[in-house]
Amino acid sequence: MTYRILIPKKVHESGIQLLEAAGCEIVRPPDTRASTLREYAADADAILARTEPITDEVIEQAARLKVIARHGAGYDNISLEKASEMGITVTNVPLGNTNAVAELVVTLIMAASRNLVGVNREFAKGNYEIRDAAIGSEVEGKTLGIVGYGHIGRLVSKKCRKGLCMKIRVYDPFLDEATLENGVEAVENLEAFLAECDYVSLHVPLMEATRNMIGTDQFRQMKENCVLINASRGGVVDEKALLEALDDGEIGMAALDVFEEEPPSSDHPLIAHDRVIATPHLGAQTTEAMENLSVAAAEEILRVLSGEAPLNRVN
Ligand SMILES: NC(=O)C1=CN([C@@H]2O[C@H](COP(=O)(O)OP(=O)(O)OC[C@H]3O[C@@H](n4cnc5c(N)ncnc54)[C@H](O)[C@@H]3O)[C@@H](O)[C@H]2O)C=CC1
Ligand SMILES: CC(=O)C(=O)O
Repeated sequence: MTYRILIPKKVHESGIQLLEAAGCEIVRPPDTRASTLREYAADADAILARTEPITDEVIEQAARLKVIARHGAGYDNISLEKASEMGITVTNVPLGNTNAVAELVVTLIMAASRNLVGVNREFAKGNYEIRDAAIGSEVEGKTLGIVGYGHIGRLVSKKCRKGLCMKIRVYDPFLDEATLENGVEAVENLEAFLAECDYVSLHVPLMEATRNMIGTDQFRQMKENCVLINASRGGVVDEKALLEALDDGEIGMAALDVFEEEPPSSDHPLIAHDRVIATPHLGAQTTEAMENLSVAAAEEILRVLSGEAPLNRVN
């Protein structure tokens, strides 16, 4: 039997080759609208999903569907409830892009500390004298607060503590104390945690408890020059409150890799804001991570289709 694998978005060729070598047929829809995915999912055995929403509507008529393999760590774009109800296995790849995201976060921290993007914009317009106004700050000895001390949070902590000599504070109500590295302190109270940090980096999954967890009250608790970094999910931050906090001088800068709606509208006020560094969900966009994710997701599909247990089932 030839299995049909629906792959709505571009993935690294190595995962495709693995599936084709196993005799699977790759099916590529023309777009990722729910109605299109629904039509194509109807006779698919597996979906290899990136960040496109795999909603109830997409899978409810998919009678042959056995597995949805997420090409990445987060799976908030997949209706786990509907998948479970229909006996469909959902998998993720917990470690495939951990380093890629952690390196992006380090890049954003460093870029924010020197306002590199804003200075570059000015210099490109011919404003060499911007250097007189471009007095940055050094990160050594500054406090980085990590919200969510999981795979990515822990690696960001390690790189920033050992490489950049930053002080690290952690806020994670589900923290396993045994995973805390030497020199890293956990703070139980979010308000006290935010008040202490020069940089706050978010690494929590998007779910009901974390939706808009950083909003007006939290911005008021931050230092006025605090830099917020969000490479988790856009919905974790109340974007309207963030815009107000930047405009009212309640925080210093924001570095955002993710947005509540993706892609965001071209006139999204945070993207062109002069105290925001914005990237288009670039966390996993390295050659290494793309290959890891494509292969690992393809392997999970082949495991499930051949009756084996997957390595990382999330439902
Ligand atoms: N920008 C990008 O391209 C990427 C973004 N991500 C996002 O990053 C998220 C985190 O990834 P991982 O570190 O691999 O996940 P993980 O599951 O290893 O860690 C998540 C951590 O968040 C903690 N947590 C849960 N609820 C919390 C709360 N209310 N307050 C504070 N902490 C809480 C958990 O205890 C856990 O330690 C993913 O769920 C995904 O949404 C992941 C990969 C790439
Ligand atoms: C790429 C991404 O956002 C994830 O792995 O969750």
